[in-house]
Amino acid sequence: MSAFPASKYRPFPPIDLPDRQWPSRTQTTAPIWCSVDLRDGNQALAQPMSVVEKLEFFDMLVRIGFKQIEVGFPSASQIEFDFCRRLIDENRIPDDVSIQILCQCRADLIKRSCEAIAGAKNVIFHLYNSTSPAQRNYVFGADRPAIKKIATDAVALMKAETAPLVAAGHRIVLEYSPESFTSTEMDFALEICEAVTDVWQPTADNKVILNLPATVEYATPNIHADQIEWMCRHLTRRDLTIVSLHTHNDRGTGIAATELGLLAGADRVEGTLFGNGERTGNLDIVTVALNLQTQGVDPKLDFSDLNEIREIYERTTRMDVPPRSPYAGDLVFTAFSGSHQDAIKKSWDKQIAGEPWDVLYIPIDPADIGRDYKAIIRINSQSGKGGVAYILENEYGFTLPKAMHREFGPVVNRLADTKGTELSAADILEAFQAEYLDRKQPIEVVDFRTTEKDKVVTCEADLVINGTGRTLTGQGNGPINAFVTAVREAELLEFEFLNYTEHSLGIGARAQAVSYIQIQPINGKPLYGAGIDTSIDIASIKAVASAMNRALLD
Ligand SMILES: CC(=O)SCCNC(=O)CCNC(=O)[C@H](O)C(C)(C)COP(=O)(O)OP(=O)(O)OC[C@H]1O[C@@H](n2cnc3c(N)ncnc32)[C@H](O)[C@@H]1OP(=O)(O)O
Ligand SMILES: CC(C)C(=O)C(=O)O
Repeated sequence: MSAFPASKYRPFPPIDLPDRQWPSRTQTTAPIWCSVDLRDGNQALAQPMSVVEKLEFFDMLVRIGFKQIEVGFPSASQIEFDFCRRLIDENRIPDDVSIQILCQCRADLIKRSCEAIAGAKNVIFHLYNSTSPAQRNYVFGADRPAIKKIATDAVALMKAETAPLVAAGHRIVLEYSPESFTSTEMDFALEICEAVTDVWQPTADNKVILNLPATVEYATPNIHADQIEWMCRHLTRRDLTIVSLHTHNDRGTGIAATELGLLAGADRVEGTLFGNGERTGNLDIVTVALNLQTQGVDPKLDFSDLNEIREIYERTTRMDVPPRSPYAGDLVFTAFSGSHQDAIKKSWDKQIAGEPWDVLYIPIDPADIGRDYKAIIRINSQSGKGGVAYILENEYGFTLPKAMHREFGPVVNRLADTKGTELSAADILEAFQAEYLDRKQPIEVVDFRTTEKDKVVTCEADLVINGTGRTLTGQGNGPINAFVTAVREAELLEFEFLNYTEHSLGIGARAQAVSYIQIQPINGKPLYGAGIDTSIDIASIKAVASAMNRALLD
């Protein structure tokens, strides 16, 4: 029996919605996004952002494409007030962007908020009060009618106080949040939202935003979806209402809850970049938006330079993006394990420009979000030959023949086991050089010359064998064949010649050739050698010598 006292907790009651529709729906458009980084995210920071940091963050949110940005709680502190004023007074808010401010349903705070927003063209005035039974009981000591009155009085006051702004041509939108909505009885959540809407009197041109927060996430995402669908079906002025989601992540399913809430009928999503926010955080908008993109839906937010966004976020919030955070984490485009590396390399090689993305294990093209291909495969003791070949090819231009992957992969595995750490690309190159290119014992090629007569090639190879200089001669139908004859006749090693490939390394006058040669020593297993030279012939001769050296010494 578990020592964990499960009986201390209650299961979350299901919602009575047997004909729920959301499970069979598909998301085909982006929601309206609202960033709450500068308010909900900021209020969760040990060191809230300074005005200068908030300004930089705001500008970044605008660049990303947010059209609704909650800029703070201006009645809460001077710094919040000043920030709001600077945005307005310094004309920093683009015409197509609405700033949103949060305010409790309290008269003094509403009046102070009106001072903060004066002069702004487009404002979402966000009022909230908490509605769940526990909040009513513990925090407010008030019954349902009293809680409803707090909300309706506040909306009436806000309407009256902002009337002069509206008359002056400014647009004021009401957002109302029954805070702790998901812990509130559905009938009461509906009642208070209807009452607020009655006071506000939305129009087709100025809809009311009803934000239905999962202030604390207590239930599974399907229950959240049921709650949202229930509300969407019961609101009498659904056509004049923008239903908004605001999930937190206490159970680690805030993203799933939002995605299902959208299927359930919501129009709008509040969240933060990388999920910063109270406790386990707000909804991570980066993830939801890029999840949409990977389904072929334009998210209408631009995360094409996610590295820069992450840099500004980390610097201004003093928070970290964990290495496995979706899309942005350091390790999410990296594979260490062999079979993954193998599949990534094979599927990447088959990718055709302009065709749908189909690379295994990588659901989004890293280039689409400004991330680097080169970090995709990293090597440790879990890695396989495919990953090693990928590094040699992508970092250094060596396209090893397939059968050579099987030979060199284990060499790198042994090295990784011995070192016990991740291997860098340079470590792998060094191992490749030591295993193949730099082998000079017992045979070192010093020079190689050929002449040709009647299609017969005669070679002279100046070698150093076990420290002693020798010149071997041989004949064949080509330089390699002539050299193989020469070394066979010198009885250095008995072997069959199996395979030969070569390609150029680099471009232009300084290009070199690399040659890979596979031999089969009599009484031994097939093995490769490799050689590099500006002359393709000498590269091949070096490759034969490299293979022989491996056979003679291993
Ligand atoms: C889920 C969320 O994220 S909600 C947003 C939370 N964010 C913040 O609170 C950050 C900014 N807030 C603050 O700086 C402060 O709370 C202030 C300045 C707004 C108000 O400060 P204070 O009045 O000193 O304190 P506090 O917020 O604790 O007020 C609590 C009182 O307000 C009442 N209250 C709390 N929320 C609300 C609300 N939304 N509407 C009306 N009254 C409310 C409480 O019942 C309590 O009343 P009581 O004094 O009669 O018991
Ligand atoms: C004010 C509301 C929307 C809130 O932040 C929450 O419920 O988490």
